[in-house]
Amino acid sequence: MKKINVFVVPVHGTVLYPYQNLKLRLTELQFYDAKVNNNYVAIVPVVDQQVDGIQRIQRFSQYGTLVRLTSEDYTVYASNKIYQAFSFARIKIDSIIKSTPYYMVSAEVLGDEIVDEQGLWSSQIIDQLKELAKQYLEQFQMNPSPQFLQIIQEEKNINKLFFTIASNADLPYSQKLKLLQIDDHKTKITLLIQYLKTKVEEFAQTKALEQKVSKDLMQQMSKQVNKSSNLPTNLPGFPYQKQKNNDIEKLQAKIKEANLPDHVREIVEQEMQKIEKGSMGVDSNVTRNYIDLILQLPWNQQVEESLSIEKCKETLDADHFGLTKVKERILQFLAVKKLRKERKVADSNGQGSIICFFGPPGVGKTSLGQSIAKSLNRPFYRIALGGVSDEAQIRGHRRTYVGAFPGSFIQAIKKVKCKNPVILLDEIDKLTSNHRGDPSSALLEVLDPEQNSHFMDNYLNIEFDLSSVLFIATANQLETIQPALRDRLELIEIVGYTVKEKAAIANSYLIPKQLQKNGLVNEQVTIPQEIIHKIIKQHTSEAGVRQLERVIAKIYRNIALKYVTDQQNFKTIVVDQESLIEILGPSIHSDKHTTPLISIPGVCKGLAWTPAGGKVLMIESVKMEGKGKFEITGMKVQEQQFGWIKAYWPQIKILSKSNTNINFDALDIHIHFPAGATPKDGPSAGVAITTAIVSLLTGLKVKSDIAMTGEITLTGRVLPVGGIKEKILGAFESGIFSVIIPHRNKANLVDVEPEIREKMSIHLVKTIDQVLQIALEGNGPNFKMINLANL
Ligand SMILES: Nc1ncnc2c1ncn2[C@@H]1O[C@H](COP(=O)(O)OP(=O)(O)OP(=O)(O)O)[C@@H](O)[C@H]1O
Repeated sequence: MKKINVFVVPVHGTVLYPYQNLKLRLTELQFYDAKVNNNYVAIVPVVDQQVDGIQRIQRFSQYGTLVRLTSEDYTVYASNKIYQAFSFARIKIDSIIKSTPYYMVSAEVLGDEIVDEQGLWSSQIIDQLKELAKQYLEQFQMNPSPQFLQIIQEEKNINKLFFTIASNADLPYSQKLKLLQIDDHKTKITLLIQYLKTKVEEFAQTKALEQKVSKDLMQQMSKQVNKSSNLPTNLPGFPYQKQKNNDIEKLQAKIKEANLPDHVREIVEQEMQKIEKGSMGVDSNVTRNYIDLILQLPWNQQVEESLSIEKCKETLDADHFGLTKVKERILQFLAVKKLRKERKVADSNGQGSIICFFGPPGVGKTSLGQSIAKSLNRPFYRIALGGVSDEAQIRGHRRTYVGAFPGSFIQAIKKVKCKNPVILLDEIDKLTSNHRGDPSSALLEVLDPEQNSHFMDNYLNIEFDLSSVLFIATANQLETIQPALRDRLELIEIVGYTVKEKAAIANSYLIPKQLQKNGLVNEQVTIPQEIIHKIIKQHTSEAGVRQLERVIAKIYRNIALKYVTDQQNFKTIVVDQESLIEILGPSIHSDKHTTPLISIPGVCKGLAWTPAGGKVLMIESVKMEGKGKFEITGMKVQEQQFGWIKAYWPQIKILSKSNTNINFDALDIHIHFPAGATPKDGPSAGVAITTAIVSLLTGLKVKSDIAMTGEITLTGRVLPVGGIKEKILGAFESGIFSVIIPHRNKANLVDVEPEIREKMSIHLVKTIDQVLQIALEGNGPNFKMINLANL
C-alpha cells in the first residue's frame, strides 16, 4: 500500500467521498505546498467528540480523502482562491507529522478496488442498490437531474457507484463518517442499502398514512353531517359532496372568466377533470393550488408603458442626487430600448441587454431600479439572490414533490399581476452553486431574450413568456459573477460618495424623506450643516448613505417622542453637538486628520478599499535574527500575503541589497497591519508592503505624509488596482495629501472631484523603483530601474 505525506484541509460537519469533483479554497502557501506534493491535499473531517465506532487521531477522523488539484487556474471569492479538484481515494492516517502552520500527516492510500471473486457483488445486489438509490433520490432530492439518474443506472464500477450514491444521500454525519471508515466492502454496501431502504419505506408509510387520514376525515365528516340533517342521505358523502360540488362550480366559473390562452385552458381543464372525478384524496388540494396559480398569472396582461426619456430623467433627478454619469447611462440604455422597440428590433444575442449596477452598499443601486420602474410606469419587484444555491429557487420544484412551490420568477409575476414589470435581481454576485444545480445557468436562461419567451418553471410546467420583463441586476463586486452571466450585463459602476455629496443627499433627500416618515415638519426640527458633517464623519463609516439615513431617522424618532410627550411646551429643536451625543452616544469614528505622522524605518502607509470607503492603512515591519522567515499579523488572509512575499522575495532582496549587505537567511521579518478590523486585500497592498520592507532593510524612512496603493509584479512593474476614487478620498479625509497610485489607474482620476484633485499631489508610477524614489526620505535614494535580465 502506498504511503504518502500530505497536508490536511480540515472540514467540519461534512464528509467527502472519493470520485467527486469539488471546489477547494486554499491559501497561497497551501497551494504552493500542494504543488510541491504532486498537487495532493487531504480532506479530513474534524471529529471533536468521541463518537461510537469512529476511529480518531487527535481531533481528526483517522480516515480522510485524498484530493488532487486538477488545474492551476482559480477563481477568487471573498479574497480566497478557489481551485478545482477531484477526490480519488480514501486514506488512513498513520501519524501527524506537524500541526503548524497547518496539519501535515503521514497516511496510507487505500486502493479500494472491489474484486468480485466469489460472485459476492452479484448483479442482484447492485441492481437493488441502484433501484433504491433511484427511489430515494426521487423522493428526497427535490429535483435530481435525469442525467444524474442515468449515470447511476449505467455505472459499472461498484466502488464509484457506492460513493456517488453515498455522497448524494442525506445521511447523518456519524453515518457518513462510518461509511468512510469501513474497509470491508460488503459491510459498507449493506449498510448503505439498509439506510436507503429504511428511508424509502418510511416515505411510503407517511404517504399511505396521509391518504388514510384524508379518507377517514372525509368519511367522518359526511357521517356527522348526515346524522344532524334531515336531508336525503342517499348521496355518497353528502353534504360534504355538495360543498365540494360548490367549490368545483366556483372554480369552473373562475376558469370561464379568466382570459387564458387556449393551450393553458386545455391543461386547466384536464386538471379539473381529475378533481371532478374525486379520485385524488389529498392530491386534489395540490391540483387546486396549481389551478389557482394558473388563474392568478397574468397570461396576457401588460401595463401600458410610458417610455418618455424626459419623464425618466425627471424621476431619476427627483429621487437621486448627483450620479450624473450613471443617470446618463441609464437614459442612453432606455433610449436604445425605445428605438429598438419602435423599429421592432429584437435583442438578438442578449449581450448587454440587462443593466447591472455595481458598487458598495447603500449607494442607491436598489433605489435607482425603483426609480426606473416608476418612470416607466411599470410595477417593481425585487428578487434577493444573495445566498441562493438551489436551482429550484429559480426554476421551481416539480409538483410531485411534497411542499413544492414555483420559482422566484413565476412568484414575482403572480405578485405584480402583469407580464412586463421591472424585476430587480439583487446581489447577483452572491449566487452560489451546489449539487442541487447551478442557479447561475438557470438565471442565464431567464435572462436570455432568445429563450425567456418560453421560460419553463418546473412547478408551472407550462411555458411562460418572460420576454417583456425589464431585468435590472445589482452587485457589490464583479469577480464572483459567472462569466457567461456577466457577459449579458451592461455594467454601470456606482462609486462611493464624498462627505460633501453625502451632505447634499442628506439635505435634499434623506432629511425630507425621514421628516415625513416620522410625522414631523420642518418647523419642528433643524439639523445645521456642521452637525450633518459631524454625523457623516463621526457617526457613520460607509461609502453609501444607508447608515446616514438610519442615524437621521433615529434623531427624528427621538424628537417625535419629545413632541408627543409634551406638545404644549414644545419649541423648535436645533440639533447640536450635545443632543447628538445624547441621542447617538459617543462618536464611533474620530474626525479627520487623524493618521499619525510618525516616521521610522519599516513603517509605511497603504491605502485600502473597504465597503465603508477608502482607508489609510498603517503597515509596520520589524526585523530580528532568525532563519529567513516572514510573519504577518493583522491581516485577514495572512497566509495569502505570506505566499505573495515569498514570491517577491528575490526582488526585494535585489532592491535592498543595492544599499545594504544583509544575510537574509539569518533574518526574520514580522509585518503587522495594526487596524485589524479593516479588511485588506493582499495584492493591492503589494507596493506598500515592499516599500515598508525596503525601508526596514535599508534604514531609509518612508515619508510620513504619503500613502500608496498598487500591485507589483515579480519584475517590479506596478499594476492597476480597484477603488482608486475611494482610496484617494480616504487619504484626503484622513489628512494625507500625497498619494502614489499605479500609472495605469490614471483614467480613474476623472471620478475624483476636481476640488479634491487640486488639493492632492497624486504620483502616477509604473515601477516600484519610482515608488521608492518618491516615498523614501533622504536625497533621492538611488533605486535604479530594475533590470529584468537580473531576475
Ligand atoms: N444619490 C442618492 N440620492 C438620494 N438618495 C440616495 C442616493 N444614493 C442612495 N440613496 C438612498 O440611500 C438608501 C440606500 O440605497 P439603496 O438601498 O438603493 O442602496 P444599494 O446600493 O442598493 O445597497 P445594497 O448594495 O446594500 O443593496 C436609499 O434610501 C436611497 O434612496
